Amino acid sequence: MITFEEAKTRLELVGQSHLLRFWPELNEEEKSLFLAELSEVNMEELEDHCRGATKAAFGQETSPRDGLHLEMEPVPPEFIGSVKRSDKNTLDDWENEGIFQISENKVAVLLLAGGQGTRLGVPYPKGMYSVGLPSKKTLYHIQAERIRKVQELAAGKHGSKCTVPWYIMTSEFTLDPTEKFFRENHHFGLDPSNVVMFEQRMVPAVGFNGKLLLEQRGKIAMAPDGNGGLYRALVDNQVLEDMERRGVEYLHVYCVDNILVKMADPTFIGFCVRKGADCGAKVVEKAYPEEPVGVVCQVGGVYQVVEYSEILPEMAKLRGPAGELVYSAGNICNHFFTRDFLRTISQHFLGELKQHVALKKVPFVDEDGNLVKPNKSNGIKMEKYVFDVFQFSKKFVVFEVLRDEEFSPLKNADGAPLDTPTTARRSLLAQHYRWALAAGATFLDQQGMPLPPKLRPVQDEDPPTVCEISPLISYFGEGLEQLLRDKAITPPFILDDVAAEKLLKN
Ligand SMILES: CC(=O)N[C@H]1[C@@H](OP(=O)(O)OP(=O)(O)OC[C@H]2O[C@@H](n3ccc(=O)[nH]c3=O)[C@H](O)[C@@H]2O)O[C@H](CO)[C@@H](O)[C@@H]1O
Repeated sequence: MITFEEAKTRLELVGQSHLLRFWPELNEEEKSLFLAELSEVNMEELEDHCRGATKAAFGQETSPRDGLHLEMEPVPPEFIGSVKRSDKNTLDDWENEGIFQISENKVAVLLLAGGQGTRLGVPYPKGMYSVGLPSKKTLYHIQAERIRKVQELAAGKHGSKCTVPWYIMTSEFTLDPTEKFFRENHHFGLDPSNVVMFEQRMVPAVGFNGKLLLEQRGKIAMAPDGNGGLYRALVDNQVLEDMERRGVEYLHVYCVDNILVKMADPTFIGFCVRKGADCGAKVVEKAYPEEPVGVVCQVGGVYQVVEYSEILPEMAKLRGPAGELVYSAGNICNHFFTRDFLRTISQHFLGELKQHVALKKVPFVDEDGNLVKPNKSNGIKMEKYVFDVFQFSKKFVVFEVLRDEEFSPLKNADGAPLDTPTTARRSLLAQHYRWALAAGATFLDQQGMPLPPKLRPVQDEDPPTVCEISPLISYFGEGLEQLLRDKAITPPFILDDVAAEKLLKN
């Protein structure tokens, strides 16, 4: 660890000595923690970081995206593999391929869970959130059970026990609580050795004058380096080596907040493997121009995602002859990578990932040592995005799935119009209601009379009845006929192991 004198000299050299202005007031523990933090800072990189941040932020005001829209082109429809437009045989073939790869232990999932979840506004990691399902399951719980089920499906089909390792990228904010939560919940029935958590790096937030901000009198304001920090974190934590040791070839990367996420989705994996892809993205048709999803498109002939915060509104609104959105391939943050592709990125392209700039309200300690929570932007955060590696792919594919079945993100607190705990809960319960009806169940009202089926409940109303199906019973609607055909169900209904046993006996 460096000494105070060393820290002072180094910070003076890069014009950041103001960070030490409260030094005399810190107690011994605070001093030692602060010196430990400063010891980790690479001063040369810091200087570049601050210069880069102010330049990028200044550039942003003068609209650097002017050129972008001229080079944007939509993904040609024929390039997109589609659940909607493919026949059953083709879909079965992709699914079988994916299940086979899972049974061979070649597939892992990787969760991006280092974000701060600012919009949802809870003080703990988003995966620990419960959207109010009858079972009270959290997002992590649901995801873990889907892994268990997909392992079971693959093992059942190919007769050999198999594992889908779960890699979880956390950050300084989320690692400890996530680890604790998993331990307390016995890893939701998964073998702890197959749940691998690792941490992404943090980067300092920069004030508009190029100076770092203090979040406490002895602590720099830092933020995770964006979900594109994944690639650096894979190297820092030797995650690719772990995958190699386990024989993992294919990775399904996803973001934490989509309650409908198909973990290690066999159809998506199978599609990508069959196409010989090294990199792929799942999309849904974008719902409306302002929807906060990135769009997969080409820029200068190269596939990439233009993020919702960076697309020009007039491009987002552009419509084709039939009134459809031209840029409609909405990114749902579900990606496919081969391990080889990730190795190439980590060896050759780490330094080439674009830095995205965001102006944010960063709480800071003012000249008098008081914590200020600003009500307008005062800091620049630099982030990398996970999808910015698409441009380095040799064989990139896009796979379109149905929104009702696969995308309902939890972004905002209740009270917001969309992407809230309520909309997420409704999406899941509506899906399970559809599955139960398709399997032949009839639901009864409180008087015991059959309820007429209502197949398309919408997100702004509750499904006609409460039916929740445990992922341990069905991964994606399969296997329900034997339990539910011609059964009259009295809601609320939770189809778990116990209920399944009873149904089988009746
Ligand atoms: C950059 C990116 O992928 N943007 C996508 C993200 O946007 P959006 O802005 O919603 O992204 P979030 O901030 O929710 O982050 C996405 C995921 O990345 C994780 N995370 C974030 C920051 C970080 O430093 N570390 C980290 O692991 C979060 O925990 C989350 O699981 O999801 C949308 C769909 O829901 C997509 O349409 C957007 O194109």
